[in-house]
Amino acid sequence: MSGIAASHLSMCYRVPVREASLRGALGSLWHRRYRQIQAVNDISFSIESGELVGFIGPNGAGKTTTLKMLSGILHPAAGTVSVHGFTPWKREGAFLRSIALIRGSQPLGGPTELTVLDSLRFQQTIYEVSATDFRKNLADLTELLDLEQLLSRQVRALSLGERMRCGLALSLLYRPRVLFLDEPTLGLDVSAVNLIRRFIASYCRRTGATVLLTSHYMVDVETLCNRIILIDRGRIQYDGGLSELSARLAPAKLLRLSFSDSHKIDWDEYGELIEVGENSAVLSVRRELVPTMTARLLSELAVTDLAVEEPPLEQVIGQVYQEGGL
Ligand SMILES: Nc1ncnc2c1ncn2[C@@H]1O[C@H](COP(=O)(O)OP(=O)(O)OP(=O)(O)O)[C@@H](O)[C@H]1O
Repeated sequence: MSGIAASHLSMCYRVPVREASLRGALGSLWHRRYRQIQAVNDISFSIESGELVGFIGPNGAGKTTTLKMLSGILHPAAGTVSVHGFTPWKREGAFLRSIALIRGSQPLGGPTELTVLDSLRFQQTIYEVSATDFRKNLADLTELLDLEQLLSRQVRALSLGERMRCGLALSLLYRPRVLFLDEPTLGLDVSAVNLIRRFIASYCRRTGATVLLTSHYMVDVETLCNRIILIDRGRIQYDGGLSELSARLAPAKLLRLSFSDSHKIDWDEYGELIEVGENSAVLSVRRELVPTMTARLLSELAVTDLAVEEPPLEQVIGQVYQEGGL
């Protein structure tokens, strides 16, 4: 059974047109004009239960709008969605208890004068988590998210990274089976980012959760997902494996090599030199030439180590965003 199935999903926002002049602004009080913004335009995809999929695209592409429709916050203009058998916008209790929408831009809702533990207890009541499950889940989340020192603190006194960790604990206290993660590492420092990434991977391993993750940090996507859906101007441009995307878009691979002799080497013979150290170098080599060049490098130089790598996803995706479309 498909975990998530979206079919011909569209969403249009109707926004008032603001006139620049004072006269126009006054006139628009009587005759308000509107324009349509087609945020999502006829997209279809399905995600298997337990899959972790990256949902990426440039600013304004339609990612958050899609996540809002999948989590039942927005009613689409057209199309159907099934999330583990539920229609999101009916917002049935069983559906709401099986999903979590976690947004890096708004990591933690609710009253900020409560302590973190009080907020978690509040959440326990709302989501009807039994005392036994509460104790067990809280212990797990405290360990995985390193929350021990934060439980007695007031929510309003937390830093951004701490709010994100507590926000995750709050959203996952009731063990949702589907996670919509919208920029979960937004604005966090390196150690917080690493902790959140490890946590997401571990939560998915333990619970078999289905995840749709948006992030502008390609490392998040590369670390956590095998598949990506790329959306641009409301339309899906690519849906498939990460390596296939690189193969399709990047004409070259990277050869990272270490060698023992440091005599002068004419790198142009082998490919485009990206970086060079005393005993190491990185070359960019056209895909079709990789086998030949690898063989030549191994026979002509005193190579001690050689690895063939895909170019960084960041670079590949940057190229798609810049050039628009695939
Ligand atoms: N509440 C709204 N009212 C009107 N237009 C909106 C609203 N929310 C989003 N939009 C517009 O819909 C389009 C898609 O926005 P959306 O937030 O879904 O993009 P996104 O891919 O999540 O972008 P980002 O990466 O910048 O968060 C944009 O043109 C945006 O300006």
